[in-house]
Amino acid sequence: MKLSFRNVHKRFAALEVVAEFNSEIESGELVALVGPSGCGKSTLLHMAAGLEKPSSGTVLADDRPVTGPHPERMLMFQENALYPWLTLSQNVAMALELQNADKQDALTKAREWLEKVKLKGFEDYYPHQVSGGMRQRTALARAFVSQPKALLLDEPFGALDALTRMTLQDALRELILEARPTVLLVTHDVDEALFLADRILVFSPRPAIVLREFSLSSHQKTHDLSEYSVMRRQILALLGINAEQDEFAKTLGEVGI
Ligand SMILES: Nc1ncnc2c1ncn2[C@@H]1O[C@H](COP(=O)(O)OP(=O)(O)OP(=O)(O)O)[C@@H](O)[C@H]1O
Repeated sequence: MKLSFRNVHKRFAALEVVAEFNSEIESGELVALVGPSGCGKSTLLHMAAGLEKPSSGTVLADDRPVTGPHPERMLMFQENALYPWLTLSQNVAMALELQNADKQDALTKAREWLEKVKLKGFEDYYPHQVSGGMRQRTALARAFVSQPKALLLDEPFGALDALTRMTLQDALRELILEARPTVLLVTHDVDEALFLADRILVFSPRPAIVLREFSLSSHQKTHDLSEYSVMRRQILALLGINAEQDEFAKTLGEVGI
């Protein structure tokens, strides 16, 4: 699914959030939105999801105006928001049942997608019986099970520790390679953007404008992102972050300080 933002402008009362946004997200492309907190990234996702309307301009999905939410455009948040009273497979199946799928077929598909995110054997566990990473794997399975044409991911792994986040990024990449949805990814993690994205848009503080766009080669990436070190520094500089300080903060995070 192609997503198009044409002269999109958004304000909430007196608050100008998006100044002017123009972008074409091609079918099957993964575009990461990176920018300071509160600049309007989630608002852009919400407009693509049909949860918010632009104040002016248009958002198109396959050249048709987005007028409201649709299961073809699936939004996934940082908080996995699984239903605590349902098992992992019932949680995943729910996405299909909401689209009137047969209950038994939905459960069968749910189990298949749980296997793809390496949760075979945990299908009948409840969310509180598994780790945060496993809950977020379940949320990924739930996002993919109905095979949406566009996935709108809002800091999907923001609440996870660095190591778990990387394993989830691997899982997401595998699912994307298999299902090939169009993906808009909001993230604060520049390395996550470098690892997953075909293109990175770096935004200014609110009201959001695109400061610079980076295109990445689409060959198989690893978490060793040294070949992107120049791009990484440029992105951090645009965000006003000193690369050395960021390395220091990451090291502290990794040793759990
Ligand atoms: N429904 C709403 N009503 C009023 N103001 C809103 C609404 N949604 C977002 N805002 C405001 O718009 C601004 C941008 O919010 P948004 O969540 O899009 O930023 P963000 O870049 O995603 O931030 P973060 O990275 O911290 O999640 C914020 O000041 C927020 O308070």
